Amino acid sequence: MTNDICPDSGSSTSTPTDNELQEHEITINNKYYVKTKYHRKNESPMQIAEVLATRLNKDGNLEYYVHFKDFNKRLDEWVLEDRIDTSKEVVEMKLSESSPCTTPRDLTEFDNSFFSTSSLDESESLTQAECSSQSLGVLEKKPIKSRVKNLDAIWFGEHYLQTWYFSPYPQEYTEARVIYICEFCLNHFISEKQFERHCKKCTIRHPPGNEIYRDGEISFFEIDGVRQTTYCQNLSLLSKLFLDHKSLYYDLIPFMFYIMCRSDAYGFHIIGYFSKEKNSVEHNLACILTLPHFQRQGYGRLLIEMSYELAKIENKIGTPEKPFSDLGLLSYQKYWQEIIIEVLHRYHQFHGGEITIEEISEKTYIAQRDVLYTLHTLGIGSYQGQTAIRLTDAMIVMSKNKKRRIDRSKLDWTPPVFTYNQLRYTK
Ligand SMILES: CC(=O)SCCNC(=O)CCNC(=O)[C@H](O)C(C)(C)COP(=O)(O)OP(=O)(O)OC[C@H]1O[C@@H](n2cnc3c(N)ncnc32)[C@H](O)[C@@H]1OP(=O)(O)O
Repeated sequence: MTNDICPDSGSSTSTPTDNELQEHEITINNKYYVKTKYHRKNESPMQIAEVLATRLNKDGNLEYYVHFKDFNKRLDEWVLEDRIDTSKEVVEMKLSESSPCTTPRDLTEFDNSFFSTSSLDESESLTQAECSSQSLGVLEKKPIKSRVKNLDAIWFGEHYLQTWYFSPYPQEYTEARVIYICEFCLNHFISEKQFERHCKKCTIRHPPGNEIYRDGEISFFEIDGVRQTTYCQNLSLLSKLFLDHKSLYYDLIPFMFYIMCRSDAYGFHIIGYFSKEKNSVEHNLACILTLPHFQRQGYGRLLIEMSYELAKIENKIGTPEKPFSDLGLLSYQKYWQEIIIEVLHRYHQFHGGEITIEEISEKTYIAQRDVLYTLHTLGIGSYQGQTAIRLTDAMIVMSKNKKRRIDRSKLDWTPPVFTYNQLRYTK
């Protein structure tokens, strides 16, 4: 296995006793100034954070799991006491008094007020008893606190990936802190030995379901949440490690999954996927994920583009399901901007004159609300008494500068037809 960054897994951690805790003045649910690695340039590294849990690390030192105020939850971390300032009382400013810079970290570039990006409340997560993967498809939401990441990292094939969020893997797996996942069948294993034994036996080399697209090394497979239950359950557990919202992950029946893979001589390696509600009138995508080791390489854009290509074949103008995550919003914003600039530029070249929001929506299959939002982010304004947008050369270059594109001629897909109760599937 290759392992470029494989920090201490913390696998031999334990829960501190009350006596051990009493010696320290830091208490769970209280807020302190804690040193973060993620502060902005002109900001103090000491940021307000809430202590959510404690543990003893393998050296017997007490560690605290902290969530930094206004930071995305994926930046939560285990810290030693020396990063926590207990001498200073935490004073939280009311919103009106606070600095204008109140957006969560990692979402600093854009005004996010148009969409709600708030995560579902922690209470929407599941109890450990409910977490067996067998029961994922039929669970009802029940409240528990699951604000603390239950796995530190996963070995995914040959990649060591640090996790971002809680995912309801069964307790015996999360006790290990680091688990092993087969990148082809997505089954999970507690020990390296079990995993290696599995790899020798596992003959699966691509996701189950039909391959609906192939362009060079990139393929898409279509999978039905009803038919390929185990794979979809495993996919949901895996993706929850990097997705902090949406309860739909526990109910697979109403969804189709579109898995994007990169192929080599060994097989089809999953890059990411999006899910799509079978009978949604409004939504062309439910959830989207690029696995961390493939992020920022244009694959998220490719997934989004594929969701619109499917919508075009269905002849349905649609929108992705909200709320967005911060990264989801950034990715959609970039995609919409590129596509809309492209349309405006072409329209201006060939027709000149005016184009309505409705027309942009019809040409792009992007919902009118999303078109309007994007035009605002691009700086729609009043020019010589008319509502207009000024397309700069930089904007046009940006819209043409795509790393990857879907080649529609290579898409072999007809919209699936479902029976009324969506449990039976005919095509
Ligand atoms: C509807 C929903 O499901 S919302 C939930 C979205 N999913 C998640 O949040 C799960 C975790 N995140 C992810 O899986 C990924 O970050 C995704 C799917 C959102 C994006 O996937 P990626 O493969 O990284 O996207 P891609 O490389 O195509 O980037 C597209 C653009 O989004 C923006 N972007 C994406 N990630 C970032 C980032 N970390 N920081 C800043 N901008 C970013 C950039 O503008 C980028 O274009 P650029 O690289 O040319 O500047």
